[in-house]
Amino acid sequence: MGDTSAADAPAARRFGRICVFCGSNPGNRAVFGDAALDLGKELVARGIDLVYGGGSIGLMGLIAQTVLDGGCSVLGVIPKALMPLEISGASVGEVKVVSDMHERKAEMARQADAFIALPGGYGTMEELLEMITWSQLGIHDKPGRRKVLLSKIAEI
Ligand SMILES: C/C(=C\CNc1ncnc2c1ncn2[C@@H]1O[C@H](COP(=O)(O)O)[C@@H](O)[C@H]1O)CO
Repeated sequence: MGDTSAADAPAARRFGRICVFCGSNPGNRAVFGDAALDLGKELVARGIDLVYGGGSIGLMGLIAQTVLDGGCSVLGVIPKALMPLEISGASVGEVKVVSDMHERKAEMARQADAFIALPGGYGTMEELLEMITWSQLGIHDKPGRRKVLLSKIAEI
């Protein structure tokens, strides 16, 4: 994955916007931040926009800033009550404020064509598992269920 910009993206895209779940902390190993940076650059290289939890901190902030800096659009979805906890300083990209955690996940799922989870804590695991179970129940048919790498997710 090299340095690329949205201008290099192919015209036909299978996924217009991907939802990324990841930690609200940076984690205790550089590899977690590296993964967020790499994924952000890969989305940009493919011209794929991002929907995420709306925070400016931790891995969430890192991937959002990378995608925005690369020229793709970033939509953050965050409950009002979490804004003081997860947005430090300026927000990244467009922020949609919702009323609660359930509405946040529903809106993220509505806006996304597929889901990816990066390393994270309990919140990331909860979000990922909910999307997997929604897929199992047929609430959505978006990719993510069979291509999810769970290893290392609980390490930070
Ligand atoms: C549905 C409710 C609580 C269940 N817990 C969570 N549900 C959804 N999202 C959550 C929950 N707890 C934290 N989060 C968010 O995950 C993101 C990453 O968190 P991590 O712990 O650093 O991995 C972060 O944006 C959290 O807000 C309430 O009724």
